[in-house]
Amino acid sequence: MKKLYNNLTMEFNVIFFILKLTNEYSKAFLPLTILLALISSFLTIYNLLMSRKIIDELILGKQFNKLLEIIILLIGVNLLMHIIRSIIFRWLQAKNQFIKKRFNLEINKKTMSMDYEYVENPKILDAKERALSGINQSGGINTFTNNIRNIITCICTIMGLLYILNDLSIVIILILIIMIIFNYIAESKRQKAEYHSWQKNAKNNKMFSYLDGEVIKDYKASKYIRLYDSSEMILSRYRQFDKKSQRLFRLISSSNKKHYLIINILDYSQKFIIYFTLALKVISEPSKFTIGSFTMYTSALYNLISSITKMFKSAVKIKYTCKYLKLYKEFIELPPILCKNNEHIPANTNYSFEFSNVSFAYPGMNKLVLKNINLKIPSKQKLAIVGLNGAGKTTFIKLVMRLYDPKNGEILLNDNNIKKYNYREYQNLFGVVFQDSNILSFTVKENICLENSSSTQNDIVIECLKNAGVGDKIDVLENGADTYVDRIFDDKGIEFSGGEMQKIAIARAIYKNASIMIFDEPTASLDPLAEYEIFNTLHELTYGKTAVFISHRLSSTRICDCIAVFHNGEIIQYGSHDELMKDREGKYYKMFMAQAQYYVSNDEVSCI
Ligand SMILES: Nc1ncnc2c1ncn2[C@@H]1O[C@H](COP(=O)(O)OP(=O)(O)OP(=O)(O)O)[C@@H](O)[C@H]1O
Repeated sequence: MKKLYNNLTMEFNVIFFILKLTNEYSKAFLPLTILLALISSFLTIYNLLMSRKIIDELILGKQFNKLLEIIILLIGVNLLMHIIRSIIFRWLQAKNQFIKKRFNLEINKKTMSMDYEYVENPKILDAKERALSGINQSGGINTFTNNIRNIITCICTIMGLLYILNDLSIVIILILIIMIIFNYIAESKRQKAEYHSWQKNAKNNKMFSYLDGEVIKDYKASKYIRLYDSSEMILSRYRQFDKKSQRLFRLISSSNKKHYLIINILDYSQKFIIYFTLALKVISEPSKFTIGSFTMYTSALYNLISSITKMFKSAVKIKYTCKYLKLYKEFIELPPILCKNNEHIPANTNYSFEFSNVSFAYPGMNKLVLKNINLKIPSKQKLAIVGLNGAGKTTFIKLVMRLYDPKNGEILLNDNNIKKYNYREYQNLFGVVFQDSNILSFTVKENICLENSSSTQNDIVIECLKNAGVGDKIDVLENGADTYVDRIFDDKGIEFSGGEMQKIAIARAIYKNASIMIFDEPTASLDPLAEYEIFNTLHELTYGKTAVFISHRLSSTRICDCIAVFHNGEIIQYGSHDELMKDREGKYYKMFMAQAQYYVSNDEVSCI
């Protein structure tokens, strides 16, 4: 009983949530849905009453003028109602598509705004896929709104029909209701089986959308596909998952067949009962039950059954659509993980950080990726972080930028815990360049400012591009900074090299003119000369700013005031380049020498 109550509460919450959003997206949608439902049920009742009138007039009254009057009225009202109904219906159908798009957009908005921790959580990404399927595929938002309309139509029609049938035996009504309940159970089972099959198919759909979207449609991957001759391997994945999907659809179809058979048997039994009982009535009480009444009652009972059945079916559909839409609601309502306060960051250009006993493990993992980190980054210091792969360097800067909060310990900005500051303001302090430049297929200018370009000043963008070392390349382009990256949206778009993309990403950080600069292997795809130039540029650009550099090229640490050597999530060495080089047994010395060997002779190395 409690489970039933919980389920009902959940379903009503979902229905209310979806209706509320629908109403936000279109104020006229729900009122017009109700109007359409009212027109449909009015027509059913009206036609029933008129059919009795016509038949009785034909058999008993036999007055041509009166008959003509009734027929003209019947056709006139039907014509008018049909015109209004089809106008509303077409409008609702078009609006349905628009509303579906808005629901999709809401998922995209949530994906871009939810805490970063969710973005790196495969379970949440899976939930997002299921939420998307929930509004677009099985069930779906359109099915939901259509069924809501069906239910309103059915309720209004049932009320009208019960009024017409009020002097008919209650026993017939009861028998019919029992049959309708069986019908409901059969339909319920069918829907349940379909829902479970759909759940099983979610993994296949995920693989299809991955193959379609990220492997095949992303034309950057096509280089690998050609050069490694991997199309057969990808197609075999397609076939493998296609087979699984087909097997599932066959299962759904065969289980549907059984259920539809039961539903049909019940339908025809109901029809038999109606005709048989009413025929008996006409024979036994001919004065009360005219032929017109017989026709009207038959149609009314038949309509009553179909309306109640349709109402149950729609209720069942809504019940299961709610399961899909619940996934949508859950995704949209994912609560924030990080505690976000609202204190303003005092206007300042001197920002110092302190990590105090900070430990961190990724959510769901036991292993600490950072262990008891104690580190001060004084204002305007340039700190280099070095270490082997997986040492925890990127994780460290994720904590600095508050993409995650520490598990233990605290991070202080000018002696205050960073958690107390307004989150947006806090993140605005940083200009960042990551290893993956993430240049979008927009114009160069849009990539630099990442805002609507109308408010962007062209000369500032050009200046930033020049400072990042890619100004010459942009200067010679016909459309300058308005040139598209890639040719997906514009034939005149430009395919930049990996290094050039990285320079554009650096220009993006320069444009932001943030107080604290973070560079996570910013020169990973640059040639040695470009790297040298960029480090000189970054040296100048970060003058008077607090900056953190992560780089595997240890020569770059020379532009930094201090170096922290990370190893297995701990800081094992800290000091300036010269200080660390003095410790010949230290990790830093060994890493530096290992790299230097490739560039200078052994004699020169020993002089460093
Ligand atoms: N989102 C994540 N979820 C779980 N574990 C993660 C996640 N990101 C990183 N890790 C793990 O945390 C550890 C530290 O990763 P991190 O990226 O901080 O290392 P790094 O020093 O920057 O390495 P690299 O030099 O290769 O970039 C690694 O063992 C990595 O597998």
